[in-house]
Amino acid sequence: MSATGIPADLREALLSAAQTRRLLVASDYDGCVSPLVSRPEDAVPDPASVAAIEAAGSLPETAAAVISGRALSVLAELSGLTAPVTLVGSHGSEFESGFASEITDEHRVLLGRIVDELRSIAADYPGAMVETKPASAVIHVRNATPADAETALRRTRSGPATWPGVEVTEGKAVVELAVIETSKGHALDVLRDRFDADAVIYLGDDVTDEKAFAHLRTDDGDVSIKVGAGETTASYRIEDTDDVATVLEFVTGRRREWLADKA
Ligand SMILES: O=P(O)(O)OC[C@H]1O[C@H](O[C@H]2O[C@H](CO)[C@@H](O)[C@H](O)[C@H]2O)[C@H](O)[C@@H](O)[C@@H]1O
Repeated sequence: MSATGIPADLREALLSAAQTRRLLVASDYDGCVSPLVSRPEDAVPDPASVAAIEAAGSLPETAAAVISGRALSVLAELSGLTAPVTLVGSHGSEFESGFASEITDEHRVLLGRIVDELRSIAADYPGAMVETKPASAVIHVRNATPADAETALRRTRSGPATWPGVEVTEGKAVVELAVIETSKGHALDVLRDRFDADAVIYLGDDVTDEKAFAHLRTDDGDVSIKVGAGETTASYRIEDTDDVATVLEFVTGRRREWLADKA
């Protein structure tokens, strides 16, 4: 999609948001800034999206953020993004200043049990693997056969996912088990307040992004954009990570022009 190919209704919403006093531009990482790939450690960002996010974050009265399910340290390393762009990891619970809620010894013990159990499940299915994070663990089945993937996820859902204190997040060829509550919606609220944003634009492709969409005030100028297929409460939909770059470039460009005209 070229800039001129952005659907008229989305274009209008983006133009309006780009012309607000203080704007927050935020996006999910995997499936939005970075195309989905087989191995999580290979998820490199689209350079056009990175450039647009960095440019947005450098404009006056404009903030930019990436809110990801990744551990914050991994998100920083993979994306290469630094200040003025704000990074939030662990599905909205891990800020640069620390976790939104305390991780106790009890949480750590539970996380250890989860990791052991997920590794034991993954070991039975070639291609399945476990990703560990500070407050959660993820079983990945993208590289398992479809039958193995289904069985591994079923065992996860009926096993450790049911343990007391475990928070379950479904994702793309993954199930994630956390020991604290996570919410990208909460993260957006924090960033909106911190920056005193008048409008927020958020792009996301996964189930976890629905919590972010739910916190947007779309009747009041916020813009929620679902990337790719799947049920969503977002107001607009685009197809893929190329479209994400197009939207980010469009918003940044129009905002830059508007700020220059206003000066
Ligand atoms: O919130 P996000 O930034 O979208 O992170 C969600 C999860 O992304 C990663 O997994 C997904 O991307 C992988 C790489 O493309 C892919 O192999 C996997 O199947 C996807 O589910 C990441 O590994 C998870 O930790 C994130 O929670």
